[in-house]
Amino acid sequence: MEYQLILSQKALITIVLVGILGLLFRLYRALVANPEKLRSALRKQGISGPPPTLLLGNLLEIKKARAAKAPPLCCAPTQHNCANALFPFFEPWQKKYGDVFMFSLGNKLILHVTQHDMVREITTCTSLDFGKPSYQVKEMGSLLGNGVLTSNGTHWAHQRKIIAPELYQEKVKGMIKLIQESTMTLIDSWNSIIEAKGGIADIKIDQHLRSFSGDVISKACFGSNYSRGEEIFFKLRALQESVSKKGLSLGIPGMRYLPTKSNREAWALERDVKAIILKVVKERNESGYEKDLLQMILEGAKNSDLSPDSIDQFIVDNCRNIYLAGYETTAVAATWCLMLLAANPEWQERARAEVLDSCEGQVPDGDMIRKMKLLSMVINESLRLYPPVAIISREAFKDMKFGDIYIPKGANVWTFVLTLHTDPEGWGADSYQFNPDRFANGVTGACKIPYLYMPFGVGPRVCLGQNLALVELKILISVILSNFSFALSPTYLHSPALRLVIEPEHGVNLNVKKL
Ligand code: HEM
Repeated sequence: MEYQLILSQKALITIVLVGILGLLFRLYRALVANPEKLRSALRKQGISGPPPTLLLGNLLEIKKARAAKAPPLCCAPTQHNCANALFPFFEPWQKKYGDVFMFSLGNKLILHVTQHDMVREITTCTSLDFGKPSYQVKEMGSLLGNGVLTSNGTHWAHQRKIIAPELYQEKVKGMIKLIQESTMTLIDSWNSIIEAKGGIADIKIDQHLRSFSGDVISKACFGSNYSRGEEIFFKLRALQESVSKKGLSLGIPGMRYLPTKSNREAWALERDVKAIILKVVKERNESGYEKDLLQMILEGAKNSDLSPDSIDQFIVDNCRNIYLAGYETTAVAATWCLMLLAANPEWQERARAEVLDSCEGQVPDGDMIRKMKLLSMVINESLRLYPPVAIISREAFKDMKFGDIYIPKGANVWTFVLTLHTDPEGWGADSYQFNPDRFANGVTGACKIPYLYMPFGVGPRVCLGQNLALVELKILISVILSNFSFALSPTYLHSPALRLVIEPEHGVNLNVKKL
């Protein structure tokens, strides 16, 4: 009896030990072994990079470099060299290892590519086996679901086919009225602030611009139910903040499933968002047709071969995706553009003169914005120096070849937009300076290698909301120019920071005066 007990104790201990060893082995494979296999495949082709620090990858090195190099004021706002301040580690690595090098981030192996021909091949690659990195899909997907922004393969291709036509130029024309309304809401609120302050006010513009783009997306998506849309917008903003706070992922498998405080908060927000969207859909089914994005998504989904359950999920996920893709990017693009116009009074004057001439005191419509060439040049230049989306990233889901480099299955590829947008080889010696004149003859006139300009990405995953975003920016900036003059506030501290988008770390304060 005693003997049997000893045996079963031994068996128990053996089982526990085998279990622990198995877990450790899985952890080792997830954290170390797989990236090491990819590394050696790339190393054999002559591609090198900084050695990874065990488990944390280059994270510690990156943190050290950031702490050492990024002062709050990283460069003059008009001589933009923030690529180096945002990513102080890339410059020395690029100098040492060339235009194609590898590094690791936690358990992820990243191939960093700024070599021009290879960038072109990578960004225009149409293979469904080359998509959004799985780590991003997992991290973002757990919060945003499986919509067009966060999915891959045939599922993504199918969703894109349904949604893309709803954001074509013709459809965006139908949204101009609601963009004008949202613009006037912002103008009215600035007028009240200025009046209360006696003619000139120091306004922190970030939140106002977020409300503007959130308002546009809410109305574009949810039509007359847009107040529900605004509820969703606030919850998604909170959700996004909770993702941003996590910063660079340590790559520890399973972290996002742990019931930590931030994960629990995120799950609750996610449940709320889903419930609100489905409620609007239900009301819509009862009350009838509306001509908004939600309706188009609804019809697209109904006319597809999705099952009824998948239709609900499709609608919820894509509403959340469009919200996230559309509001923060546009708001931050408008923020940087106004900051640059405030820092360059001569350009502010030139753009204003054009607006006054083209619009003659009216809120611009589609025809008027098409005519405003200087305004387009200013927006293009602003998106060049401050592209909201900093990195185009992909993962090879099978072994692939770009240029003469074999990319092993599982490797992530990063193209760093800021480096391309400020490369003197394409843009000339003044590539870090704000000079909208370079766009006088379009992108091909501005850059010797035009495909380096990609604020909206390029290729099969190019931004679906590009037309809408540009119309929003043009209407908003032109109406602000025709109503106010503005300068950088003495409290403005220039410090671009990389969160989900490149945004001003301390916000943008402008001294705004009614014209
Ligand atoms: C200035 C504003 C914007 C900028 C700079 C921007 C930038 C981008 C970029 C760079 C991508 C491609 C990412 C990649 O290749 O991995 C993208 C994708 C996307 N954008 Fe935008 N975007 C903006 C506004 C919008 C708006 C207003 C909407 C929708 C209303 C939108 C919807 C999307 C969607 C759905 C995708 C995913 C496309 C796909 O994966 O097939 N974006 N955006």
